[in-house]
Amino acid sequence: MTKPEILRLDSQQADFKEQLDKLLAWESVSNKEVNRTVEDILERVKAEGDAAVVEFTNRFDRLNVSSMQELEFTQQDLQQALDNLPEDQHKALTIAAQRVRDYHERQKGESWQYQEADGTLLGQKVTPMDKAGLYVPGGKASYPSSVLMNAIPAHVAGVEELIMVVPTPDGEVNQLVLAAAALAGVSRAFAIGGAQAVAALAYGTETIPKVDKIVGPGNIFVATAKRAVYGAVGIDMIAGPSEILVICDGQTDPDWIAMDLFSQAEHDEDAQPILISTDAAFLDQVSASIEKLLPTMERQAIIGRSLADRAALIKVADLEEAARVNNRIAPEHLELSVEDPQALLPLIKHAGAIFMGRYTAEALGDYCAGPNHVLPTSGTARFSSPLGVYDFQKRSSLIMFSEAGASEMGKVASVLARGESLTAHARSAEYRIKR
Ligand SMILES: NC(=O)c1ccc[n+]([C@@H]2O[C@H](COP(=O)([O-])OP(=O)(O)OC[C@H]3O[C@@H](n4cnc5c(N)ncnc54)[C@H](O)[C@@H]3O)[C@@H](O)[C@H]2O)c1
Ligand SMILES: N[C@H](CO)Cc1c[nH]c[nH+]1
Ligand SMILES: [Zn+2]
Repeated sequence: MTKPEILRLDSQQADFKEQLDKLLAWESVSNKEVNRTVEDILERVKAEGDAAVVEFTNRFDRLNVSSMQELEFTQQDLQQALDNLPEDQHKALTIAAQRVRDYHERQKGESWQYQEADGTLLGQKVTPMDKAGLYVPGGKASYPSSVLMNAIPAHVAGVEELIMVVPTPDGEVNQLVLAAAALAGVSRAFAIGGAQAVAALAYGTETIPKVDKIVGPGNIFVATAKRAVYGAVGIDMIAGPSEILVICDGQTDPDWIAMDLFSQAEHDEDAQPILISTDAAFLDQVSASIEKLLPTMERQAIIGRSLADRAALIKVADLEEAARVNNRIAPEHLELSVEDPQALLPLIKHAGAIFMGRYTAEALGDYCAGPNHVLPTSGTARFSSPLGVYDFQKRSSLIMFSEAGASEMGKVASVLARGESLTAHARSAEYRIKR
């Protein structure tokens, strides 16, 4: 392919803010057509159930099945895949799963209670959701790692039923995905994807159970569908096309940085790789590395499109300004490829995951560092967090008044209730005031 023209920006240029806003706009990937397609799929699945899921799966994943039953994997399929895995893959999967479990065990929220002097008890009870829907992407690549990242925190939280969906375009089933599902204790797994899978989990069909919450990453159709079904079902976040922002002081090998940018660009034409540096000559060096390395990449067509349409190389005055630009972007992944990442860290406010130091390739976080790789995209790291055990747990408040406490607080509630003209509230509280 021809060399991609990558957008070059300088924070000193007059229209820098406008150019940056344009680069980051969600609309640039989720256009009206995507929204219309997704709306249509959601409506059809809601109304027609299995039949619509089968029809869309045949159309978008190029299958030829006649019933939902043909699209369900059995527990035997999953276990067999795990049993037959080549030794190196079995070992890598097990190490990754253990590290992800160790990290997530630390996130477990616990119930608590405390008692006031008059015997009144207050607290919080933590309970897992009953059923979680796990979206595992599978359109342009296979994601066994996403099976672990979705299922392990759900398991740690204590969710009983894990319903996994994963598309199998052209009927190609990835054995590592099935093996990961067995290892992580998935309850049921279906070979469906896209907006139709999200709709099936959100509304339920004859075969697919309606879940309490849908989690997991996906392309723009998946992310748009999750956003649209929110309310009928819970969702974790918008975890759409991958993003990487690298802040570099110009001292890292430019080939390393080029490959780090490629690592996220190769997910999707819609993926967004951005490099910020204080050194204009370094941006040129990375540009040269990109030109040199791109022809060697298996997925150069996808990487090339992502670089041409969604990437930028940005020159800033200093690292403080780099941090400010990062906070405006709020990327999914941030690499601090600088001499002293700890010194820069206090200035970083928004990023899904922060990879610190020249040796910390973002790719390690994708597989086996331990923290979750399901992360907020499109600037939603301003208010969303990585997928975690907390996504599968919810909290109920506990309130148990003693006789004395009910009397004291009854007086307070009575005044406030009468201030709101809610007489039944006031009288309900007043009955319990000691005379
Ligand atoms: N943010 C995160 O945490 C994170 C993690 C891993 C992957 N990702 C992202 O997940 C995405 C995976 O994408 P993918 O495509 O490989 O798999 P996917 O499973 O997300 O999407 C494939 C499905 O999209 C649907 N689809 C494709 N083209 C369509 C069309 N024209 N109309 C209607 N539906 C259509 C099909 O149903 C297909 O089954 C990538 O964007 C990747 O960057 C994000
Ligand atoms: N980088 C992806 C999250 O955006 C996760 C992933 C899985 N496999 C490879 N990468
Ligand atoms: Zn990745």
